Amino acid sequence: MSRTTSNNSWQRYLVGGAVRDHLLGEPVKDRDWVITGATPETLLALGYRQVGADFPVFLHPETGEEHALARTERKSGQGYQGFICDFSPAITLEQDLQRRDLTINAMAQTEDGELIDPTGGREDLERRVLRHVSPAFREDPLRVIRVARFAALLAPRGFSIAPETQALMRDMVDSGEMDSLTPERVWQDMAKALATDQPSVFFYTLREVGALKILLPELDALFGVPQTMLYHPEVDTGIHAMLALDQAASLTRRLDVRYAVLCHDFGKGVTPAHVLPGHRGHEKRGLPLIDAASQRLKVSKALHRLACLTCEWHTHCHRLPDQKPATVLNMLEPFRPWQDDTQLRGFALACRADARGRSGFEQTDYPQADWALELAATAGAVQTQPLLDAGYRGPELGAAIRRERLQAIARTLKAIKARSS
Ligand SMILES: Nc1ncnc2c1ncn2[C@@H]1O[C@H](COP(=O)(O)OP(=O)(O)OP(=O)(O)O)[C@@H](O)[C@H]1O
Repeated sequence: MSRTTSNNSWQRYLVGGAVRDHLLGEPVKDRDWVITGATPETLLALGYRQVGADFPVFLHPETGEEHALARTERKSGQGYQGFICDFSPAITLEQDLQRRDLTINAMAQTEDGELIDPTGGREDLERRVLRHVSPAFREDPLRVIRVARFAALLAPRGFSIAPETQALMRDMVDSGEMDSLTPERVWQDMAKALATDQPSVFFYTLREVGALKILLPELDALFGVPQTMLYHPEVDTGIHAMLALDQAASLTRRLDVRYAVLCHDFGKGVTPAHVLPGHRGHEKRGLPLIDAASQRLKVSKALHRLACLTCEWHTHCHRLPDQKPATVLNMLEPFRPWQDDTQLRGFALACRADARGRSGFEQTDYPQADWALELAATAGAVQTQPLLDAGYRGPELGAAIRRERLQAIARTLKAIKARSS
């Protein structure tokens, strides 16, 4: 079968994730193409639009799909910086495929469906193996994170990392390569990993190769830290964090909730010895650690905020309805305006994931989530107008509203207790 797909002088091939996902029987999200035998001028003359300065990537004039000129890469410096790329029309498809990370990502397909697989990607797909393409793998430290991400993505299908790839990843970490990664690149892949069905595999993989203590030391510090057996039969705080994260993944696709669950127990990594294994005060101790991690990874303000609120208030939510009305109001205040309960629902989901992320509690009922919403609705129903009509103004008005809300919360807590006894 001919490999010529576009015209006599240049050819285009479907590459990477689209070929992999098609062979896996998965829906194909984006289609990326590689073009051989062309110059930027050829493509611009055909109406393609160039994007990106570093690598010549072009958007197809009709489909908008990304087309990249075939390229080779040679590394000339430390970390991700210092790549010298060659885009000459003489670069072959096979040369382009050789610079890719994993064999399962280094396959191409002609437009008439012929598979081009010089590195054995199809066989590795069948064997469920994530294997690096060549020793050049070590030139880009991001590949350590990418492999961990693919390990998480494909774990439900039984994929695992080839021992030689894992050894190479460990070697890259030991040589200090991870330090040169920019936060944007780390977070981009971490967010994609958090979106998988089993995100714990990503973090366990990073831990196994020594990268977790560099990328997310706040999480790494939880492993080996004991907690109370009565509430946590799994005992190890790091294992609990991973169980809770996978529970979050089974409850919701919301990235903010998954990130909040990932961070909710960071404070347990710095519990003073005399408080172990109870971790009293971990809720407050976790906040500066979440600040540090979120700033380092440059996560959005919205994600950071829900993570902090979950860290600070999750144990109070667990203890509902046995809480003082003032504590409940303090917990609910940051989630105002209560008319929009998106944030509060996110918090409630995170708390549910935390409660279920314990050995033997995976199916546990968590009525506290509904109670938190019910309590916010009652507090939010307090009307200001009658208080204004009664003559309250200024600080007195604020105090009167608070009093009414506390009374409403007290009544609701009583009703919840009566219902659930
Ligand atoms: N850092 C890298 N090192 C080597 N090859 C890479 C790297 N990043 C991307 N690639 C190659 O480019 C292709 C497209 O990358 P991309 O990040 O879009 O992932 P993908 O395989 O399409 O998966 P996804 O479905 O998650 O987007 C990959 O399949 C791989 O062949």
